[in-house]
Amino acid sequence: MPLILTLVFVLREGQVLLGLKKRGFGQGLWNGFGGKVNLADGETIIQGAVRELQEESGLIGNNLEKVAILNFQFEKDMGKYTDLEIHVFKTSTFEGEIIESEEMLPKWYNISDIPYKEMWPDDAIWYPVMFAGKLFTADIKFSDEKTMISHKITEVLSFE
Ligand SMILES: COc1nc(N)nc2c1ncn2[C@H]1C[C@H](O)[C@@H](COP(=O)(O)OP(=O)(O)OP(=O)(O)O)O1
Repeated sequence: MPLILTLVFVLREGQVLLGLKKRGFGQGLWNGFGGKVNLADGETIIQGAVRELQEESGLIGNNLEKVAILNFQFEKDMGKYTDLEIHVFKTSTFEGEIIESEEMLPKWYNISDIPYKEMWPDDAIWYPVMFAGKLFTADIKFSDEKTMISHKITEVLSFE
């Protein structure tokens, strides 16, 4: 069974809110906001996405839209992170004030100026597909935490 995670992107005119991960998996990299879904407690994926966004950025996201499911495999044994299923959402409607959390330092970036060199290597592959408004699944393999060895993106019509 893969580990189920979320990733949320908050958008405003021509910009996306990213967070610099301050601890844990992906430390030192810019990313969307998200984390593990508490399935054992009965939390749904969308509930997990809303909760993690608020915990990590201070924002309450409304009308989250699912844009992708990313399936990751690491050849190296990464413990619980070896097989990941990441549910990616976007929203342009949100409430609250942005805060720096223990886990993330938030910052708005122009979509034309995303800091891909300071992000997971897969991001440069699929962010443009997301920003083009497509829905998709992706199968991505890493040999270790730094080296992506294959990727395949498949557009879908919906996630029903
Ligand atoms: C491998 O490539 C990845 N690319 C991208 N863009 N994002 C990734 C990748 N692998 C994981 N992620 C995302 C998915 C989640 O949003 C976070 C990891 O979440 P974390 O392990 O920090 O989960 P939490 O529940 O917040 O962790 P704590 O137990 O520390 O609260 O990275």
